Amino acid sequence: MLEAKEISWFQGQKTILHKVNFQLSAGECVGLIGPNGSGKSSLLKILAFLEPPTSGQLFFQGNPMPATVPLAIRRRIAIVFQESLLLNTKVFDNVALGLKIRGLPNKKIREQVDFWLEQFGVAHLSKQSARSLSGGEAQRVSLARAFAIEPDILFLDEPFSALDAPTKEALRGDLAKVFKSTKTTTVIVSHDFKDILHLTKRALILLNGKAVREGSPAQLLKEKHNEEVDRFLSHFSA
Ligand SMILES: Nc1ncnc2c1ncn2[C@@H]1O[C@H](COP(=O)(O)OP(=O)(O)OP(=O)(O)O)[C@@H](O)[C@H]1O
Repeated sequence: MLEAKEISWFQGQKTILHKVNFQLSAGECVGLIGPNGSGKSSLLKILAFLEPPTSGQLFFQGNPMPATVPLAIRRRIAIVFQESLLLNTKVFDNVALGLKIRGLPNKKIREQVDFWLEQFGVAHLSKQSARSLSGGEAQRVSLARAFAIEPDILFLDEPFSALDAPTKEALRGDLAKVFKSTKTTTVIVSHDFKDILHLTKRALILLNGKAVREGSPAQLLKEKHNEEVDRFLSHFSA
């Protein structure tokens, strides 16, 4: 579905990503983990076509991508950030917007929006102003909005990190159920290894802009790596 070959990204004098390789197959959920500043969000932005890499090549469904990825391809991707970035309209309209832009008929839009709000347990908030939502509710609406467009790839950048522990656990559980039923191809960035253990079968560890290890989350926790990786992983347990 998506492949990155030898991706590097420089900003000024700084090397933010260095020759990172990455593959994502259809139906997979892959985690990007690593300490603060290791390059997780930068890699996600490049994989999601928000930033062109300085060097290296991205392939989407086997096709090499130009520096400016065509809108038709970018529209097949959905992104959810740490902050929910909802518009100051009703919850329903927030979720409907992406479908309107894509030209879906009104009946289909209503069905999709209702379905996805229901999946994330926020159907009762449909007519409420998005601005009045709690952090947890807003993030549920953001996820409903992302899934509603049935993206080819979903990118989640620290989707739970603004939430308190119980809110986060409930949402992570609901998201795991949705993944199970939809098999949505996903890349998730989190600094919390528990998220990665719960939601993914494969993860990539980034350190100083380099992809240093890859494997099943449980295996990554068990194995010995180099000193820096071991220090990072020592904060978590299976
Ligand atoms: N547009 C930019 N210009 C200059 N430096 C940048 C830019 N974007 C990111 N960086 C730098 O690149 C490094 C990696 O940042 P990035 O946000 O990708 O890391 P991260 O692993 O997601 O960190 P965190 O867990 O703290 O969010 C940091 O040192 C950051 O300051």
